[in-house]
Amino acid sequence: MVVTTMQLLLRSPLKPIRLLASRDCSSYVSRMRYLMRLKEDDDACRVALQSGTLMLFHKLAPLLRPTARGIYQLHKLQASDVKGILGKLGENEQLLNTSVLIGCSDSDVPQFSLDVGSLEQAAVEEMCGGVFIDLRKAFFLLKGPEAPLVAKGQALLRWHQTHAYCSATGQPTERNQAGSQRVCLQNGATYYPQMAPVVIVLVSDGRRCLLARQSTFPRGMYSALAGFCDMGETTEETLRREVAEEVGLEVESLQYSGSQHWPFPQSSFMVACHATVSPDRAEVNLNGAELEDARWFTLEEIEEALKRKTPPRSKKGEPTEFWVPPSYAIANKLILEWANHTKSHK
Ligand SMILES: NC(=O)c1ccc[n+]([C@@H]2O[C@H](COP(=O)([O-])OP(=O)(O)OC[C@H]3O[C@@H](n4cnc5c(N)ncnc54)[C@H](O)[C@@H]3O)[C@@H](O)[C@H]2O)c1
Ligand SMILES: [Mg+2]
Repeated sequence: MVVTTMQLLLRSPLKPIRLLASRDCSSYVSRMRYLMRLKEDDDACRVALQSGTLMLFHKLAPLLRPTARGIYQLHKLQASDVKGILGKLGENEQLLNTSVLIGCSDSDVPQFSLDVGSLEQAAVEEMCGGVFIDLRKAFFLLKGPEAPLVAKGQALLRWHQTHAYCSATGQPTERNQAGSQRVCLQNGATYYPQMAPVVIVLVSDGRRCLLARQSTFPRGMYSALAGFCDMGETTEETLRREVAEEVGLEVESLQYSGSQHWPFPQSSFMVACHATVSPDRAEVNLNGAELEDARWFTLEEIEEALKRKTPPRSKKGEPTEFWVPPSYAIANKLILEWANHTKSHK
């Protein structure tokens, strides 16, 4: 059947998305109100910084701590520890005030991140017993809520490092203590951290799913199709256009799955969906300018790839086994959902 009009169906539009309720709802509300106050009140935020925990970054690489062979955790420090390090390395204590507020733990401890890129990396690592690791690699090492925390911490630090000047006047901007905004010293314009909306979609023909790779991806890694929203587009329009542009297919239905903040290239807001194409109109017509390859994968191939928790190693010259993004990436969630759904309908 030729689809002449937009026939994108959002299935089960009224199906509720369950949120993980905190054990005590009122503590969640009070935490959120507390964070709100810290964003508005510089003095309160400076006080919170003294009793909070700090994640350190060095030139945007997070500090992790090896806990056992191959297992890493985010290294969290106290303000007093950081002051000690700054003092020993001859850095002004004021560097601490360039920390940005990231959140608040379940036990009501405010969390900050700080980039110590002006200090010698090896010296900080030695003093902390940790190691600064590239963020993409860190995503393979961190488990649970630590990956989104470190992503948020890095993204906010990056935003400050690249928004020191007003784009209208060219004059310096000044941040508030929490780091939730910057204001132009000349015209008073307020800037807030931004994310670029991206739609990510796992296309299926009912039996197989479509994954693609860009030439810049690590060898052997395939992911779901993704693309930035154009100005004025809806999620459905971006999804339909990106699939058409990148692989020459027309999707027939879509279903929302979830969303995530992704710190690359400069903070994206990923909206993740499943979509279907008709099995008799599933021939890929690759846009070689954007993608190196796009292929249909069977359930068996996907199940094998999902078992690999770290990128497979291959000898030089040998083809690398097919693998998928780490569990924190929403592409992984889409692939896992598709595999579970397809298996249960076999
Ligand atoms: N979290 C995940 O699971 C996951 C998986 C796949 C891709 N992604 C992310 O999705 C993002 C978009 O995917 P893509 O690269 O295929 O997009 P894309 O297909 O839209 O192609 C990228 C190109 O779009 C243009 N572009 C338009 N608006 C842009 C903007 N705001 N920022 C940067 N470039 C812009 C640029 O020319 C760029 O080269 C990437 O940043 C990637 O890291 C995340
Ligand atoms: Mg793309």
